Amino acid sequence: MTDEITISEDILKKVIKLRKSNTHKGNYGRILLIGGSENYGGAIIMATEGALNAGAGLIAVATHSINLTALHARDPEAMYIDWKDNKLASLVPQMDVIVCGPGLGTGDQAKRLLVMLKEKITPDQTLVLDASAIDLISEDKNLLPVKAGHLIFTPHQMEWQRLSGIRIEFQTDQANLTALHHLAQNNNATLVLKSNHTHVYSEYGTVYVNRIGNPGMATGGTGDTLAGIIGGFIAQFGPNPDTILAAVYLHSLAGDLIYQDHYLVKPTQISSLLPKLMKKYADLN
Ligand SMILES: NC(=O)C1=CN([C@@H]2O[C@H](COP(=O)(O)OP(=O)(O)OC[C@H]3O[C@@H](n4cnc5c(N)ncnc54)[C@H](OP(=O)(O)O)[C@@H]3O)[C@@H](O)[C@H]2O)[C@@H](O)CC1
Ligand SMILES: Nc1ncnc2c1ncn2[C@@H]1O[C@H](COP(=O)(O)OP(=O)(O)O)[C@@H](O)[C@H]1O
Ligand SMILES: [Mg+2]
Repeated sequence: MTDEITISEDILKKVIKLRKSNTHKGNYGRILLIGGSENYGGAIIMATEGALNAGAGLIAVATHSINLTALHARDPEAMYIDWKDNKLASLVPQMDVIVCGPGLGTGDQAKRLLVMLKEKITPDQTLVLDASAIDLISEDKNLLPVKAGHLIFTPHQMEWQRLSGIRIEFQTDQANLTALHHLAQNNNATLVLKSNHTHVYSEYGTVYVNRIGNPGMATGGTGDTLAGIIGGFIAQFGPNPDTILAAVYLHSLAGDLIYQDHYLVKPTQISSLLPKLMKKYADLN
């Protein structure tokens, strides 16, 4: 049996740094979020709120044009580009991190976006693949953007079943690691397999488990928010395993604090709490 390492609060102090005075937004990373079809605009907005509140320096969102007003009404800090705009392809190489998938859908436009990403992404970039992006790659493995320097998959158990072919009841650590290795080939890849106890698998064979979080978080959009937080953390703190673990832990910690006196946890509440929580851990440095 593979050993599991429990993610602990220490990871937050280790990863979240006090900001230095002589810095600017460019020092905290450029992130592009791609998703939000006509029906799923909320998903990309929640991912954007995750990235923004986690501290990403500059945020761009490529989505269906129907989502523009809602996006800017919620988050005027985010830049917008129509996902059908040809200029999107030239924006991709300028980014540190790309999050693709929340509310993306699986239609032809979504496929075209993955093909474009596959072509344009470079080895100095991190790509977070979530939700529909994972489903599309499950249908056609050729869509996987293999040139990315670091690939982070953030499926829930059914999305992982679709991608790996491993049925939920057979998703053991060993089987998941083997599948990740097979999938990633020569890429640096991490699997964040979401559940009530999310597991994080590094391709080097280490397995981490997040034992906090609560059923109040079983609300549509909680995973979209996590994808944004992971992206926002990578943008600021770099693409290393600790960064991902800290993002997973902080997301659940915020959920637990809200759950103390709320029956359910709205994903947007998690995002709202992040800057205050991050300040607390940065001050411990
Ligand atoms: N506001 C918005 O715009 C939102 C938009 N969203 C967007 O919707 C798109 C579709 O994504 P999706 O996750 O909703 O659907 P899908 O991939 O079919 O998964 C559901 C199926 O899997 C099963 N299941 C088994 N285990 C599971 C587990 N641990 N966690 C979860 N499910 C589990 C589950 O079983 P059941 O519920 O039937 O028991 C069911 O059969 C995607 O683009 C996403 O970003 C959402 O983010 C929500 C907010
Ligand atoms: N019972 C639970 N206990 C702890 N965390 C949960 C629970 N249910 C859901 N979550 C968390 O909520 C998120 C759900 O992700 P996902 O299914 O992708 O949601 P969505 O696509 O609706 O945003 C994951 O981070 C998962 O760990
Ligand atoms: Mg999801």
